[in-house]
Amino acid sequence: MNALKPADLSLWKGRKDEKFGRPNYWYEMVKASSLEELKSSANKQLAILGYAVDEGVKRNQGRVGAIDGPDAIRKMLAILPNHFINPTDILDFGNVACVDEDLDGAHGHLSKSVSQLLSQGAFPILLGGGHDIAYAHYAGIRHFLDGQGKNQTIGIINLDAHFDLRSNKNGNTSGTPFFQIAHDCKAKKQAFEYCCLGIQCSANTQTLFNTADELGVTYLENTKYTIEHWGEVKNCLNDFLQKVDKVYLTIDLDGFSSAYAPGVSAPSPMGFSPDIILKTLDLLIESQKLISIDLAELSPKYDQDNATARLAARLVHYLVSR
Ligand SMILES: N=CN[C@@H](CCC(=O)O)C(=O)O
Ligand SMILES: [Mn+2]
Ligand SMILES: [Mn+2]
Repeated sequence: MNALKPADLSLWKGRKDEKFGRPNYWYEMVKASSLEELKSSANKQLAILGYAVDEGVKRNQGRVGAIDGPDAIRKMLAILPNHFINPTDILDFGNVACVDEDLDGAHGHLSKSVSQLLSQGAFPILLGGGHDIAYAHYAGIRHFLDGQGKNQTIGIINLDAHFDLRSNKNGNTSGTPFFQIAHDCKAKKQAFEYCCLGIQCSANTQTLFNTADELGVTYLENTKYTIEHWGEVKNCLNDFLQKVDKVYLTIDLDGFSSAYAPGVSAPSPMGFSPDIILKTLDLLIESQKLISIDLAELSPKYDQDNATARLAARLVHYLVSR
């Protein structure tokens, strides 16, 4: 089996409405592409790349199922209305797979792909897959920026119930990505700028809180990451944004309340709600520092009426429609 499976355009289908000059729905705009044929374009290029891997979740003793996440999100994106006025290329690059349980190999493919997408001026939208996607995604952005020769600082903004700062001394998993990034930053003498919003006291051990403190992580707990506390959230985000040149945004769907996102490995009854996320996205878009995004941990077999997949798709729609 190849580690990079080409786009399956049969996932992109929907209603057939009367045409009025531009595409009515996303499915009408999506083109299959490959890294080899990607060229810089005058049009805005949105690059969808799936990470159909739940080996990291399995290793982290979680409930597997995230392997089917990317295609479930594509199906829900396909049926959303198009509001672009200017021509936009939505390119689907298919899915990275994990062959023979080689998680590091899958990460290598993903990193290389991200770096190539960025070097052609595309905006990557990655669909997971376990949250170990974050390690590979960050590495791809880092590689691209290092290649530009400027010493640019990447700020990681993770919307999540979990720090995912577990030690990887027993191997890399979906619980270790930001620990791994911190380690790499230290080795390369680069700043580790990590902001985690939605952290739950009931979902992280004291060891994880200690690790976060030792690494200088900026975080807000779920009790503070609410629309009622927007003033504090905004200050926290603005302070963080000031320190960084580019922002890599990663959304772990298990950070949402399970009322909104039941289809994940580790559901959160006390998670955040979409209103605070939309405010956060508005602020990040305004900053003009967003370089790449991903959504992780969708596990369709635990979803209800595709609620979590629909939420993921609508977040992407919200982001790129602005
Ligand atoms: N990526 C998820 N990480 C969580 C999972 C927690 C759980 O499975 O309950 C973590 O390791 O803390
Ligand atoms: Mn999580
Ligand atoms: Mn996570």
